[in-house]
Amino acid sequence: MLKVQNISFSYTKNKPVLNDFNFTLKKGEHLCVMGESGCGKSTLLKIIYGLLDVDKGTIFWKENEVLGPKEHLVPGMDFFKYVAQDFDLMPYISVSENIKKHLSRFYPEESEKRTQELLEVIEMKAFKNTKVKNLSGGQKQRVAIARALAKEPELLLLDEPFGQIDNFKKNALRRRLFAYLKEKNIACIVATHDKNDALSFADKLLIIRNHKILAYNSPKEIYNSPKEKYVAALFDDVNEITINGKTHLLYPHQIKVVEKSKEKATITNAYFKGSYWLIEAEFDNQKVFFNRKTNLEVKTQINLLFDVNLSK
Ligand SMILES: Nc1ncnc2c1ncn2[C@@H]1O[C@H](COP(=O)(O)OP(=O)(O)OP(=O)(O)O)[C@@H](O)[C@H]1O
Repeated sequence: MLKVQNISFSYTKNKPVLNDFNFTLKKGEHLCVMGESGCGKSTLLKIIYGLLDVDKGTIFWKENEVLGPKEHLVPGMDFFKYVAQDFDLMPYISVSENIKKHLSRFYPEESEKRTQELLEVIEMKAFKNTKVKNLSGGQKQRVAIARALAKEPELLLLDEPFGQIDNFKKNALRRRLFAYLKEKNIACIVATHDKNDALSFADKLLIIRNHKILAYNSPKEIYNSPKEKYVAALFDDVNEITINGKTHLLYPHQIKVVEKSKEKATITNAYFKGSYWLIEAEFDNQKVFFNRKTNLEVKTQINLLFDVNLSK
């Protein structure tokens, strides 16, 4: 459905931001774009929406070519919706009115029903008559998502969609929103720093590094076989450690404290994480991080077991 072919883009000459990007997205499919700050996630979303002119390459949605502002006077494609980081809502009208602005005036009943449905998705029923200027940043973000969904788009582009929303609300909203998109078969591309957006909800992940696509695969495949530390570090406090002359990438849950082993380590720090502790230790002049149910005192000597079978 979406076909991104050989896309290259730069804001200034000879300084590429995206170099030769190729990928596809099917109807209803959900893609997460990840990578370090400044790698070009937002830029990619803007290009797909048609806000920027590419240097090279083409983008098609079905048989329609996505054109940039040079060739398309009103920027943005009709069948896409884009929620930017600086969502521009109308501050002096209510939450409901902001959503309704994007629905047909000719079918008031249908429009009211749809507004109610979307207020439920974003858990903002209680604020339906509140003026947007009186909302918090996170609440505005949720209204911006509902507004983008008002006229069911075929593809929704979300830039850090839950960045301003607290954890409690975020988890519930995520489950509700992504289930809603699947139910309506709306394709979605999310630019995010948050592994929780990616691991549980994306069909595919696309990881950008040094202006290129470094990985493009299912979340499970990318998480379990990260090509390099950069990729694994997007998900957890990954360890890159040399054991018997061989370097391994290991997530903290792949290192265990055991009664006996040849791998001796000394505890150097411990961080309370709620349901577990993240323990820092020194092993063979290297820093290692692992998870443990209970705390360990600094300077304690321990024996470690590295579950290298799980890593490459
Ligand atoms: N309008 C612009 N003009 C020139 N350079 C820009 C412009 N917008 C972004 N850039 C640069 O392009 C690169 C990619 O920026 P982009 O905002 O796409 O990154 P990002 O991955 O979304 O970052 P973040 O995760 O911090 O939001 C950065 O180096 C940024 O400084």
